[in-house]
Amino acid sequence: MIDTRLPLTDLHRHLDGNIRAQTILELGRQFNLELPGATLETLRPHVQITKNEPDLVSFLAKLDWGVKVLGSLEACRRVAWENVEDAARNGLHYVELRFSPGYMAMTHQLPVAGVVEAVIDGVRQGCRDFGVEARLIGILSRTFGEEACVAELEGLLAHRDHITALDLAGDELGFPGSLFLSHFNRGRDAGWRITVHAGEAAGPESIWQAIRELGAERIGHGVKAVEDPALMDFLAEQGIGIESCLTSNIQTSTVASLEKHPLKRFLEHGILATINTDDPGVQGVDIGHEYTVAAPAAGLSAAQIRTAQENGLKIAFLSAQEKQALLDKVRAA
Ligand SMILES: O=c1[nH]cnc2c1ncn2[C@@H]1O[C@H](CO)[C@@H](O)[C@H]1O
Ligand SMILES: [Zn+2]
Repeated sequence: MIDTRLPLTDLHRHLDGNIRAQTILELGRQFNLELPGATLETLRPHVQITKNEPDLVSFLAKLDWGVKVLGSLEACRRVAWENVEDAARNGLHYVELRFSPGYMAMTHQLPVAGVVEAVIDGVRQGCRDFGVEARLIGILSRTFGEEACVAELEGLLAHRDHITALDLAGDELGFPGSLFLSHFNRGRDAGWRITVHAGEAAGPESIWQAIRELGAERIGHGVKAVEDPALMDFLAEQGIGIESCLTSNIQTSTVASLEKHPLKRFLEHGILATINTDDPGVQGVDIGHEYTVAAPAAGLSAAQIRTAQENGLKIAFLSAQEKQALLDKVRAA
């Protein structure tokens, strides 16, 4: 179901939602931290989804141990590098890795700009070692409020040339996008592309807000767009991409079952929707599973899955030349 003549991309992949359980164990030992489990088997239920969570916020708690063990900048560099290794192992040619430096820095009070630098370093080295192409998306974790997001933004701005885009993630219901207008104005002024988690926990108005007020060119999840026909038309007409994450939406109880997932309707409507993972380590899934198991279960035909794969290249935050180069590289391989 994956077309090997096309680049395989993952445009919505949280680096800090993809920290290996084994690495959590090792870092826990290294920094003398008490973990909720001392073996992979006993730790796993605390860092991985074992059954669907009742809502987004309960799901997000599963990411916490991954960042709690980041006791040094070297640890941040390590998990960034391992993320690129995972991407290569999963057959990805191009990934946009997103991360929330404030969230990663929080437990051990690491310098936020230092975390950004460590992630840039680890990903750059990983790309050299594993031959994967990557771009970085900086996340503002809305869950911690406006002020924390200013500090997070400033850490990202300190390395602005190595960051491609800005995102807003976390508790969408508790912290609406309207709180972050000034943050996104500054992000756009820095020349960054914009993608926003919207229409996952909140309704279609959150997607409109992300587009009109935050300047989103792409939307993370966007599942609630199906409730608003005018928005569906708008997304298609304006070429606003949707980063769908099928299994994630089930695990957060955003969508009741894969058969009810709106991705198929997005594609039928001509929206540039894509297939992505979200937090693969925490979810216990990889991109192959999303293409070969989740997408068919969501009712996508083989042709629609191919279209979604093509859309991944179309809406990637790359220049036209970079997209062509990526396509040529895959074709030549
Ligand atoms: O599916 C999701 N929806 C909303 N926010 C998310 C999701 N997955 C992770 N994060 C959030 O992204 C930041 C870490 O990269 C954290 O704020 C985490 O809560
Ligand atoms: Zn996400």
